[in-house]
Amino acid sequence: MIHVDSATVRYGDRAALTDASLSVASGEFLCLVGRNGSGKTTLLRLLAGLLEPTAGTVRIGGHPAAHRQSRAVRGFLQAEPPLYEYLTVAEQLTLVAKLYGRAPAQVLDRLAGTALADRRHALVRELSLGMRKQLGLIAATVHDPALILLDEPTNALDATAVAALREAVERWHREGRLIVLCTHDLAWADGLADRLVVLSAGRVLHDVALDGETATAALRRLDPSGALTARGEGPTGLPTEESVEGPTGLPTEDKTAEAGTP
Ligand SMILES: Nc1ncnc2c1ncn2[C@@H]1O[C@H](COP(=O)(O)OP(=O)(O)OP(=O)(O)O)[C@@H](O)[C@H]1O
Repeated sequence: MIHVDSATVRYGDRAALTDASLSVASGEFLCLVGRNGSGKTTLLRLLAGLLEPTAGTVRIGGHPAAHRQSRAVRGFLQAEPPLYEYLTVAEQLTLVAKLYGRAPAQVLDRLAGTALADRRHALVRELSLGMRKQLGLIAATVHDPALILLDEPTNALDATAVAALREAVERWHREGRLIVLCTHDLAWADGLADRLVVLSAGRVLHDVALDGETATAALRRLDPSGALTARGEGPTGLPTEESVEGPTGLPTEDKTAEAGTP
């Protein structure tokens, strides 16, 4: 369903993604990991059709990623969901439901059990980040897409919301939807993911089928020092790929890619 062929994205003279190739079939659950700035969101934005590659191609179900038909089969939960600040929760979901030809009442039913259950009439601008994420997720999946892209979905969610999200993701996986999850919280996807892709400085460094191994175990095997994901670092002062100098285990070519050298 996903075919990324030698995709490169440049911002000015900086390469955010370099010559990335990836094919993912319907029903697969792929975890995308890498340090801050390694290109995960850039890759997701390419898959979401929000960004055109500087070189190479990105196709979803045989169509260019920005094509209408690609949009119809895809849902994208962004790290900070774009929402209309001055609409209420109910108005926001009604609008999205109508855009996708769904019955608003059925979409509003999805608020049950979330932190938004009794906040239907609150303005989006009055919601907490965790609430916005939950609203963003409902909005992104209103049309029950066959491809679901999740950028740091657990970030800012409380334990109840994380458990509910895990249940939803398990159900989507059982239903055969293709899921691409970008996360710094890999253990959360253990037992679900069947493929792991590690990005380093904009390059696909590892792309492995998990074959029953957990994503966490595979990552420890591929990257025992934790250098590729900065595992073991505290939540503050997490180094980015740009800020890292010296013997971190990053291959030399990654550093040149980060500097914008092909
Ligand atoms: N709009 C932009 N303009 C210029 N540079 C950008 C832009 N967006 C991303 N970049 C750069 O592209 C590189 C990859 O960024 P990206 O957001 O894809 O990384 P990431 O792996 O998602 O990071 P994080 O884990 O921090 O979310 C970084 O060097 C970043 O500074």
